Amino acid sequence: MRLLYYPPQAGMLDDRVLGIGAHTDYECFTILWQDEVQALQVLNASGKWIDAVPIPGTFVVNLGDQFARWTNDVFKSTVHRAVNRSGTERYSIPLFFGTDYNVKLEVCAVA
Ligand SMILES: O=C(O)CCC(=O)C(=O)O
Ligand SMILES: [Fe+2]
Repeated sequence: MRLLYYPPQAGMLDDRVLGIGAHTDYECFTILWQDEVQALQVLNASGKWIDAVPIPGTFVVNLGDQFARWTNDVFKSTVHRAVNRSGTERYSIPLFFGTDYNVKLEVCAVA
């Protein structure tokens, strides 16, 4: 689990100024709580950044690299980033779920 704080970004804002850069999570999946401040974006299949608009009382679930590996990329890990252009503070709490780090990851056999 991480407790993340994104200060308001001052000055010139452009695509090089990010709270957290584009990445996939490397565990199996992540449950993310975010406050009401919009910042999280998800890359869709067309290569476009889509806002993951905060919905009160809900969590975001991101699939991670372990899940993608187990399913041979049938389910892909979500490329995401956080850009806080709101002018106010933002908090989020991701909780990461995965195997122990010494577990060998292989594609699951399909019946
Ligand atoms: O703060 C967010 O919305 C995303 C955080 C995140 O992607 C991470 O910690 O891996
Ligand atoms: Fe992440």
